[in-house]
Amino acid sequence: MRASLIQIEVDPDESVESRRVRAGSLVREQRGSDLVVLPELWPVGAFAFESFGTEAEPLEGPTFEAMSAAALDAGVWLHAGSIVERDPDGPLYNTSLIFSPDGELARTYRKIHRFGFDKGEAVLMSAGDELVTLTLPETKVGVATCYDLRFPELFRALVDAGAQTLVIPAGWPARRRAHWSLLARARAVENQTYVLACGTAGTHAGVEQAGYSVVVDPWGEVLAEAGAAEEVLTVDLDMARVAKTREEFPALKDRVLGR
Ligand SMILES: O=C(O)CCC(=O)C(=O)O
Repeated sequence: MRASLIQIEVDPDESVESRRVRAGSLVREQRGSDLVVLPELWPVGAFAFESFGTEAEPLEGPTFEAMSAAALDAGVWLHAGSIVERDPDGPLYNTSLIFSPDGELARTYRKIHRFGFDKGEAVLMSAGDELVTLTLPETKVGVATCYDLRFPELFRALVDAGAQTLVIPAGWPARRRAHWSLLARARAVENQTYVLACGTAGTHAGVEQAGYSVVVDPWGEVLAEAGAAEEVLTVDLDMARVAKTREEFPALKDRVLGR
C-alpha cells in the first residue's frame, strides 16, 4: 500500500481559500498512492483560535467539496485532515473527513481529547466521543487527532477494534517536537501497527509548527520523516508486516489488564 502524507504549510499570509485550492492540487498530484493524508485544521490553523468561529464550516462545506473532488480526481482514499465543523445545533468540533476514491464521505471523526487545558480548543470546541475505524482494501485504519496522541488507551481501543494502521493528523507545535516523534514511535511499538502521523509546516498565530511528519512501521522503525518545511512523504507499506510482527513478538496476547 502506498501512502502519501502532505505536510502543508499553514501561513497567515495565504487565504484559507487559496490553501484549499493548493491542498486540492497537492492531493491530485498523489495519483498512484492508495491513501493520502492531510494534517489537522490545515484550512484555518490549529492555533488560530480567533478565526475558529468565522472559519467554521458545516460538515458539507467548502473544504468537504474541495476534498471530495480531489479524492475523486486522484482516485485515492483521502484522510483530508480536519476542519472546524459547526454542528447545526451550534457547537464547534474538530472534525476529520475521510473520503473514498469515488469522492464519497466514508467516515468522520470528531477529536476526542481537546487541547488547551483552560483555553483555546478546549473551551471553544466540543469533544467527540466515538472511536473511528475504517476498512481499506489493504488495511484497517484507526484514526486520532493531534493531542489524542498522548492518550495510549485510545489507541489500544482502536487496536481492539481491529486497527492495523493508525492515522494521526496534527498541528503539533515545534516546542514539543521531541514528544511528537517519541509518541508516534511509542504508539507504533506498543500497538504493533503502522503509524502515519502528518503535521503542518510554517508558523501561524505565533506558534511555529513542528513539521516532522513521520511514518513508523510496526516494529518502531522510522520509514520516512519530513523536515520542518512543506513536504510530501510517500512510502510503500508492506501490510503483511503487522501480522508478522504480532506473530513473531506476541506481546499483545500477553495483556493482563483492560481486556
Ligand atoms: O500535545 C501537544 O503537545 C500538542 C497538541 C496540539 O497542539 C493539539 O492537539 O492541537
